[in-house]
Amino acid sequence: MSETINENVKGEPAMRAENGQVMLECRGLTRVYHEGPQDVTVLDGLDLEVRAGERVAVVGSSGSGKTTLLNLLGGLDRPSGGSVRIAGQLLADLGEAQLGRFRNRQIGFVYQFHHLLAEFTARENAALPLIIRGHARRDAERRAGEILDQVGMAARGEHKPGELSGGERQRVAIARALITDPSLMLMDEPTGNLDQSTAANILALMDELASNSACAFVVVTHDTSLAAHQDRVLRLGNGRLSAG
Ligand SMILES: Nc1ncnc2c1ncn2[C@@H]1O[C@H](COP(=O)(O)OP(=O)(O)OP(=O)(O)O)[C@@H](O)[C@H]1O
Repeated sequence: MSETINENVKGEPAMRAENGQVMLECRGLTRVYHEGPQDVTVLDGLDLEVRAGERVAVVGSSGSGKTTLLNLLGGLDRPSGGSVRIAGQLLADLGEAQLGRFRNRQIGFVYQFHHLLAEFTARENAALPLIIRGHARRDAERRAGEILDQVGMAARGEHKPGELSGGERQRVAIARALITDPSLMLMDEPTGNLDQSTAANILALMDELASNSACAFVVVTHDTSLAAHQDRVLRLGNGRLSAG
């Protein structure tokens, strides 16, 4: 497919975000794994809509398909059927390289284990998505400084992940996810490896970020207090989502 067809892949999102607009839309999303002795249908015609500024928790038992769903929403895997649309862009219309660029610009990922690069400072880690995007290193690191300030980590910008606490690393991971001003934030157990009071700090930070942004949040968690804190709780079971 020609690069020129998808203007948003080159620069702007297809849709300008306004709170209340649908930012993420899945229709009939299906994923069947063909590996192993028999086919496994994990997602089976799942529908989901998340609006700009809205936070949705997805809960479900082990093996219900939460990771599968996040991978599809994040463009890390392709569905067997159905569609994912983010900020107006149908992911199926993007080739692999375009999808990579779209992911870098429009989607922020935060995982239970932060995946920060050990040899880089907090500031360099947070700046990375902008550097990948082609920004000058100096500008990217200046912006990283601002965003680290926003997550309460301004004073630790020159420290490497090994010199930070678990909660501090998670804040850096959140800063890194936020730096491109994504349309969709995908969080997989963002408080999973943190003690209660650090988790509460991260929760408060998420509140603040969500109220100041038009991003849609999808948070996969087993943590009932984190789930209850979101605008809606959806339960994944039998390949579909229902009100939790
Ligand atoms: N590549 C694969 N091939 C075959 N089956 C797979 C593959 N990946 C996942 N599955 C199966 O799909 C189902 C859903 O897996 P998934 O990892 O999405 O669940 P989950 O809800 O994230 O689980 P958990 O909470 O335990 O992490 C499981 O039954 C799993 O065994």
